[in-house]
Amino acid sequence: MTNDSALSTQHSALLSAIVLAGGKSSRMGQDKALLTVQGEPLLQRVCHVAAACADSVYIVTPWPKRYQHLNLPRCQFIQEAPLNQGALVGFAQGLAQVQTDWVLLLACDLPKLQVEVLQGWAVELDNVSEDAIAALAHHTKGWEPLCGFYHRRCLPQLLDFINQGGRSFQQWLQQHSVQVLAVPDTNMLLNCNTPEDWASL
Ligand SMILES: Nc1nc2c(ncn2[C@@H]2O[C@H](COP(=O)(O)OP(=O)(O)OP(=O)(O)O)[C@@H](O)[C@H]2O)c(=O)[nH]1
Ligand SMILES: [Mg+2]
Repeated sequence: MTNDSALSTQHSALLSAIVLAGGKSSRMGQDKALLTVQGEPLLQRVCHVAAACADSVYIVTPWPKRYQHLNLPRCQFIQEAPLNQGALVGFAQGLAQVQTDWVLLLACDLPKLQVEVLQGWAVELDNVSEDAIAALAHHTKGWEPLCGFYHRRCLPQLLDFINQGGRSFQQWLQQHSVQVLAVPDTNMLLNCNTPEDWASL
């Protein structure tokens, strides 16, 4: 699934990626980032997809040492503090480091990502209207916040929302304009949250 030739695509220089590897993994009962899928730890798998789509990849995690042994070319860790503030706060800490206009945000528990779909979405970013802060897939329950794109201009609003106690992506996104991305294969968004999800792979 690694595709280094994609590095030469015209959009790679304009895109960063953030991979979130924190949280409690309470439903799984063990750190999801290190679960192996087809012999490869999930975090490594997701980071290879991220690196095939973006020029720089930031892994936001409270425990970088835990992942030091993984093969993570062109990825850099952002040590998160304080612990366990949730995905929205982890994202904000990563976004503060991003230098590109757009960033691809990925959870580490997405075993079925498709590089071609993400690259196709990245091409569409040129056409997103200037008032939109993000481009995301949508489903019946709301946005799919952890597999999509955010514009760097959302950082001040995001920090305001967090400083007022907000921790929910859905609530934050409701307050802003977001471009809808079409999902050709919803399987791609499969979240590996439970031992049953993992076994089904
Ligand atoms: N860096 C960082 N990532 C987080 C944090 N909380 C959740 N995540 C990441 O966000 C993504 C989605 O997490 P969830 O599956 O909703 O939750 P979880 O806490 O990992 O697991 P559960 O305890 O089972 O809900 C995963 O990639 C997690 O690693 C956090 O506080 N910091
Ligand atoms: Mg999940």
